[in-house]
Amino acid sequence: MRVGIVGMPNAGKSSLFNALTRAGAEAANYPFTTIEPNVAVVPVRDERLDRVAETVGASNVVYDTIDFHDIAGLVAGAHKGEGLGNKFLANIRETDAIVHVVRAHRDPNVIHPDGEVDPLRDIEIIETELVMADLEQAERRYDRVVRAARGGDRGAIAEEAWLRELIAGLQEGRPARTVPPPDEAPNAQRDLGSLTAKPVLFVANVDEGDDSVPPEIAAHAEAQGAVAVPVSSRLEAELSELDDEDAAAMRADLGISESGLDRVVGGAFALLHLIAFFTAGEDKPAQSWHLRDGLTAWHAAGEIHTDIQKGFVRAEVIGWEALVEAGGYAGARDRGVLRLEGRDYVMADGDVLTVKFTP
Ligand SMILES: Nc1ncnc2c1ncn2[C@@H]1O[C@H](COP(=O)(O)OP(=O)(O)OP(=O)(O)O)[C@@H](O)[C@H]1O
Ligand SMILES: [Mg+2]
Repeated sequence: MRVGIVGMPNAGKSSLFNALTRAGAEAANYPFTTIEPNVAVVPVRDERLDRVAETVGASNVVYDTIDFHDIAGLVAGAHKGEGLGNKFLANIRETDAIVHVVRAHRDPNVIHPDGEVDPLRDIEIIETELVMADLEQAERRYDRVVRAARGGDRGAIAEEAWLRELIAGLQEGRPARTVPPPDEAPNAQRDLGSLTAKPVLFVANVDEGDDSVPPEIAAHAEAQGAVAVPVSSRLEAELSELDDEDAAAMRADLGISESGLDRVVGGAFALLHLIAFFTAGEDKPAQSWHLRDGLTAWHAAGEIHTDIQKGFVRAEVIGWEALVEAGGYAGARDRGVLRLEGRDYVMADGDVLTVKFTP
């Protein structure tokens, strides 16, 4: 899963990114060799996996990760190439979701590109840039699709009509997510890489010790069906340099309930309606994976490896708790709680999966 961090210049994106990077780097058992400088790979910790790993005698624990992409500040006109606009906008086209960092802190030592702190104006500038970038992209695509539609291609005809509706919506400033693609061209939105179709998590970058989202940001997020979380980017960057105990003590002193990073990771995660499943065996790595809610054992196999999906024969499935209670696979088999499922089995959150496949 990939998440792009966007926001105004100086909004606090890189501070947040640095905190996330260190959180990732701390999980030392990760075999990452080269990571691009602007990509933070952050493990999604899950205690259920720890319990499963212990139960089956796994060799180690490997959490699934989220990639956060730090993107330089967007300024008005970015879609026309102001600043380094186009390049950064292209970067976020590839992501699954967007974290929008909004300056809400009032530290006078930090320069605001527009002179004064005004979260709603800032949000609007960024949202306008994203909408304009989508509009240009949609218009370019439209010219191509029109030609295909003239040739009588049914998908292209449906896409052309959709693009016209989309373009009209974008021209009125409405995000692409409000114009869902037609059944005949279900991938049109994804193919277009619409920035404003991606789910958004607002991060209110608040003053140190502040633990709430300013009401105007909360209201804006709510009106979009989005979520907003309060984080002090600078504080998180500082805390990430301390060890866990010191960081917890400092949080307690400041009256901050939860790690801001957990809020961001958890919040980004919740955007995509994913469920977790696990694979684990004796002397093998225990791993967590994620899958869109409602997908099947066959899709889950594909997350693990395309070869495993191709050769799918059947799956052995058990809820993580049942496996822990039974003391392992042998116990689970004895109790009859290890189920055999076919490829159409709909995965449940917390399932432990073993795919039987022909290589
Ligand atoms: N909550 C905060 N309170 C006070 N200062 C902050 C806070 N968050 C970030 N800062 C400070 O604001 C400045 C800009 O932060 P940062 O570099 O993270 O912004 P940015 O969004 O990455 O900027 P750019 O768009 O230029 O890359 C830094 O000096 C940072 O320490
Ligand atoms: Mg930066």
